[in-house]
Amino acid sequence: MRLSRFLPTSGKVRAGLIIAVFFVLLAVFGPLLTSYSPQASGTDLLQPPSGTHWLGTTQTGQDVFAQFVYGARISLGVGLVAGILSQIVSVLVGVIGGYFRGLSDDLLYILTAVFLVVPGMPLLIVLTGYLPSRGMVSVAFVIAITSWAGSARVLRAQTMSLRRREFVEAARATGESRTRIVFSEIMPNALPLIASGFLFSVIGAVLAEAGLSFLGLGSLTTTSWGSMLYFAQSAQAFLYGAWWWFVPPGLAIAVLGAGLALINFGIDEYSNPRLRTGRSRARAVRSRGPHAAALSTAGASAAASGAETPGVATILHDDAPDETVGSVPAGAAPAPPQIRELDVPGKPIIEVRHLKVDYPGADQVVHAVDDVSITLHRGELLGLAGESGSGKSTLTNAITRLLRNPAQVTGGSITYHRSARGRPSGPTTGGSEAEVEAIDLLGLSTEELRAYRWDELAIVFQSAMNALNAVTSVGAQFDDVLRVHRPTMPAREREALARTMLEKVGIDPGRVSAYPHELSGGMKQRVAIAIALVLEPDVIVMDEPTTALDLLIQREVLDQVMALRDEYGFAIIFTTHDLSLLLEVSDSIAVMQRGRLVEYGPALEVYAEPRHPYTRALLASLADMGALV
Ligand SMILES: Nc1ncnc2c1ncn2[C@@H]1O[C@H](COP(=O)(O)OP(=O)(O)OP(=O)(O)O)[C@@H](O)[C@H]1O
Repeated sequence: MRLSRFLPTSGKVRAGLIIAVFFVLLAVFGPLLTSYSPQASGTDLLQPPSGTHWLGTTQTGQDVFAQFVYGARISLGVGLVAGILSQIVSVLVGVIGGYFRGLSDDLLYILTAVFLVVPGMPLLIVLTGYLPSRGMVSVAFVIAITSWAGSARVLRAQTMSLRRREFVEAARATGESRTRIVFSEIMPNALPLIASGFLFSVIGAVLAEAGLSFLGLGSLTTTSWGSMLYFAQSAQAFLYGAWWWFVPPGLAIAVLGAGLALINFGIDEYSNPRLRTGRSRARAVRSRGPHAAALSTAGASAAASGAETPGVATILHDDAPDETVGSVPAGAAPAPPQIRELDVPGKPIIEVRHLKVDYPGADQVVHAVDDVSITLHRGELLGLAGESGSGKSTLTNAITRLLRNPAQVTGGSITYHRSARGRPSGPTTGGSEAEVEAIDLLGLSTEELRAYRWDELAIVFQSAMNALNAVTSVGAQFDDVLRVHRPTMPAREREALARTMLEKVGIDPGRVSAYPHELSGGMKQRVAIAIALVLEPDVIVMDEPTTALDLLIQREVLDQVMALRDEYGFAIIFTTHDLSLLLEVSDSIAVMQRGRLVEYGPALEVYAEPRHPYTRALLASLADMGALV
């Protein structure tokens, strides 16, 4: 296993780690580099840096370098101890309160709120004033007491969200004890927050110690960066031009703070693996087509700044047969794609030509969409079928321009044929619309995209449960769309439109004020469809819109969609694993396997005479299950 896999890919994180390690080494080994004691006075008063005194001397002849390296021990030590103590309190208060709730949470929350509203520095000054001794441990202790609340509040919120997740429910159902759930289910998921809170506590503690010492409230018999600044200030080092006295500790505090903040990027990288692909993205952007750069500004900037050595990429989705499907015998050459002529009445509205979309990873490139060409006509329902991972979502995300990093469009085009407004009355009349312009979808700017989405092309996501905002009413969610796309529409008209659309999808218009949790799964999906239809788009992309629903509700929702299509004449790209459902509702079918289009043509023909072994295997498996009659 290569060590490089564990190293952060981001330059910022590496810089942060270098800074932090440098200061830790300085604190541990720095005192070995000097023979001077930090407190010992000498005869060379206020001397600038020289071979004898590397960082010069103070007004009383003390060696500044010795003070600096011994001070690093104290400042970092206080930061570390205060950071650990503060995080322990945060975790106890945040996780216990957030998980166990009830009275303990109420009390802990009040305590947190009190500490949050009391200004930190004045509280620190007051508490330090009452300390019996100003030793560094007691200073660290006081800093910890005043700095835990912010992190505890964030942890409490995260714990409250985690405790309702399925994996925690599952652990509860299997009989795991509450303590075990907290330590083995909640804590690992909250770890990035705890680590990031710890780093910020350390930065805060180093700054607080410097602040206290600078005000003369720290331990003035111990040398720290803060006490160096205090003595430099009281001896008017600035006026004497003795920069060597105050610049090193001041700069060290600033650089250390920046370094720890940079490491926080690494924590983000760890907790969100999608951020780990910066290097390969840059590589891909450099070596691939023009759209790659256009679609990934993050990738582009990484490419501009990165000078990484391109590695050898393993190419997935090669011509090896898919043994998991069982449709092609191992070792056999893959069957050629089976593309049939389509006889659909409407004019083309979306033309995808030789589209290629890759996901560059650290060691390999996944060709998620590989040379795919399909045409969606006005009023047509195109069914997109294929096993999980075959590239359906990547293809529809490319069409809706919702691809996320690290996806890269590396070839091909997507053209949208915009029409004059004024909708045809049904799918068969789609050809009557005059085309206004052909738009290169991959070249749309962010502003143009905003207008294109929803006005021209709307999306119904897989899970309405997640697609609807849980904290706003149904009416407000219609409003979100209408405010952006119809800014001059008065509020009363917006509400009337929302009611009309709800009625069209079979929901009582009175539910316009309902919240998502007050609706059933089927109703939520209908609301999502109604919101997609509100601007009367030409195309609706439905990504497994009925998967989460039971069979009866699936059927009702689909019937509704078909009736609305007859009324509005929009075209649909419908993605699902359920081939039998697709065959029933689609005009045309596109079957994908491992990123490639393997069969494409009119639904009835594909059903009656599947030509590709993969399609035959899919249909045969359906027949085995009795899904096809
Ligand atoms: N963010 C990503 N990073 C790397 N690879 C990805 C990413 N998203 C998808 N892939 C890969 O791209 C390929 C196609 O995935 P995609 O989600 O498009 O398939 P799908 O047919 O829509 O699957 P499903 O039906 O399960 O949603 C898969 O091999 C998947 O592992």
